[in-house]
Amino acid sequence: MPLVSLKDVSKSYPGSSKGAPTVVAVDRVSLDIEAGEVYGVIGYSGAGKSTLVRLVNALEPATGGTITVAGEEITALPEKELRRVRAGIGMIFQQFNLFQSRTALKNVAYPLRLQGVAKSEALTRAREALDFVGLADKAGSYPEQLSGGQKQRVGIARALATTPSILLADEATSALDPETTGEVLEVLGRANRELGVTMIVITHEMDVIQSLATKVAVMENGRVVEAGPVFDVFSAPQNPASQRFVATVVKGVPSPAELAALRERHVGRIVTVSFSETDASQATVFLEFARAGIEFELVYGGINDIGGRAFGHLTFALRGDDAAIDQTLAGIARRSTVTEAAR
Ligand SMILES: Nc1ncnc2c1ncn2[C@@H]1O[C@H](COP(=O)(O)OP(=O)(O)OP(=O)(O)O)[C@@H](O)[C@H]1O
Repeated sequence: MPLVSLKDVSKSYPGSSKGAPTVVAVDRVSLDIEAGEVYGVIGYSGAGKSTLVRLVNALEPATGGTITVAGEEITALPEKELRRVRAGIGMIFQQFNLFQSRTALKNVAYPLRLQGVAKSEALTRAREALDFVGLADKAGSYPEQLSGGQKQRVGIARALATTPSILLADEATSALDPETTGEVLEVLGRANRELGVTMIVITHEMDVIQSLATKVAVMENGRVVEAGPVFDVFSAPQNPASQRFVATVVKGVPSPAELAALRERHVGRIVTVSFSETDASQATVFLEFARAGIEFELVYGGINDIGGRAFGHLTFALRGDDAAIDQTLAGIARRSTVTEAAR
């Protein structure tokens, strides 16, 4: 049984002014998240990602559908019961949301105190959580004395202190530089592996998905347009909306502006071949061009690695007999995806 299950879940908000149309932030979303998984949720700004997470957290009621957490249908529970459900769900935020006037230790102990844990025990558990995130020596520091990555690690310690089974992360690394992001991702990965915490991670950063997530859902206009194992969705997105989004985050796909520039700079046909590990090797493509007497130049490209599995996109400028190019591309297209830029 999935740990979190959404069935046809919707959330709409009334329009901002009288007569304004209703905003459908989440639109009939169905999604199952198994215990122990790290589920990434991606999509453009306004797609409904944060709203979806607030529904799982029961911070807001859904306007349609059912949400089940650990076998309990939370969409049917009264507010009093929801507090208990929320206690099993930790949350971390882009802006950390720490109390500036409290030390790291007191920040981490705070949710435990709210749950009625006695002060000395709360402080002991907070120390353990700070130790887990590698900040035992910063217990007495105030947030302003900490770096962004350290603040987020305090945020993670605070979320983990109450031993939640689920952790929700909303753009947890978006305010951090790449190196600090690495620190935070390491801690989150360890929390998943060592503590078995199931995670739902909202992000627009490829690195986060690549290093943490096992599955990913792509949202657009409130809908989940595609969901599945990270490698599948990133190497061969099926839905046009996810293709658009994925192209902006993976390496090697030229943007429309880059394609226009390539077209300016190179004569010949501009063709992108997208490989994944199951396809024939890239070398075969080079050989096939050569064998057909096609003049080729590699003009753009990149290889991505997800969990040790590679996929990539190589863009060529091709010159030669059009019929020979067509025939060769048709052969390549049987194994890999071939996209030709409009001439
Ligand atoms: N409390 C609210 N009242 C009215 N509209 C809302 C509310 N919260 C969200 N929305 C609207 O719902 C839609 C989805 O918003 P949401 O914040 O969930 O998207 P998102 O994918 O998380 O975007 P971002 O990455 O920018 O945070 C947007 O159109 C937003 O304006």
